[in-house]
Amino acid sequence: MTQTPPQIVIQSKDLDLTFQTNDGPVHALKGVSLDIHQGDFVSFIGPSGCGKTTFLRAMAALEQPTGGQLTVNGVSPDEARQQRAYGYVFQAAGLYPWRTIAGNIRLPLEIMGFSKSDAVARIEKVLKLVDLEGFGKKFPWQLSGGMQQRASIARALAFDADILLMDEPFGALDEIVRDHLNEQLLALWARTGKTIGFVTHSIPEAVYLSTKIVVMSPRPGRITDVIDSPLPKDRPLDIRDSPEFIALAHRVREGLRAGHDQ
Ligand SMILES: Nc1ncnc2c1ncn2[C@@H]1O[C@H](COP(=O)(O)OP(=O)(O)OP(=O)(O)O)[C@@H](O)[C@H]1O
Repeated sequence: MTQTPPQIVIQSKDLDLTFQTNDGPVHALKGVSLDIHQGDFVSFIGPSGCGKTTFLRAMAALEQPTGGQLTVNGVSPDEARQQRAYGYVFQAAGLYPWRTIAGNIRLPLEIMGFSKSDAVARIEKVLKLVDLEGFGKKFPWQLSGGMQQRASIARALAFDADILLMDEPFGALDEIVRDHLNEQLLALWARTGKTIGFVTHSIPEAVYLSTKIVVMSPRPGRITDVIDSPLPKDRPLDIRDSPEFIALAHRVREGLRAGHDQ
């Protein structure tokens, strides 16, 4: 029996994005081509300024490419946003301090016009998904940093988009909390089958989480390596001690080094 390959959900072809600044043009992305398939967990890794955030923001229609093509579910990022194709998780949790956790998660649902009863059911469901059951009535300041970041993931999950775009969501957290959230995110991904785009500076995080690791390099921002992970989908944290994991981390490090030397 032949298996149909998973559908391409994000396709970038020869993408350019140049910012015009007072100091001249900044080539944040140059000739970036990449296919992301349904159910992929794709990490973007590279030194500061290599265009990771810009690429993710272009997918979410928050930046306008200056050349090439970018489609999400076969349509423009703008149309995909209108179709609620993706949820976006920012670097900082970005919760409104005057709203409860449930109130924060409700906000996009209110904007999108979900009924009150539907919103209540969705809030309960996503709080459970990120392990924050019973915390809906708390305010952000009553939660730890890791819990706040989970609440912001819950907010991005609330309207059940198939794609989750996450810009360095765990960068500000200590390593133990980060490990725990990495494990939870993998479990959530396995449970929901979502397609995830994930920006990180951490090699172990990229290798632990991803089915595909995209190594980028700056000036101009471009892709220097795309690594399809041979690791199984089921990954306990101690997989990080395995020879396969270490070899993969080594390849990513070499890719980053090569980008630096150019
Ligand atoms: N709005 C903007 N106007 C001008 N230049 C910008 C703008 N946004 C980003 N840039 C520039 O584009 C380049 C890519 O930035 P980007 O934030 O995408 O990199 P990054 O890889 O995500 O970096 P970091 O890891 O530090 O977040 C950088 O040189 C940055 O200074």
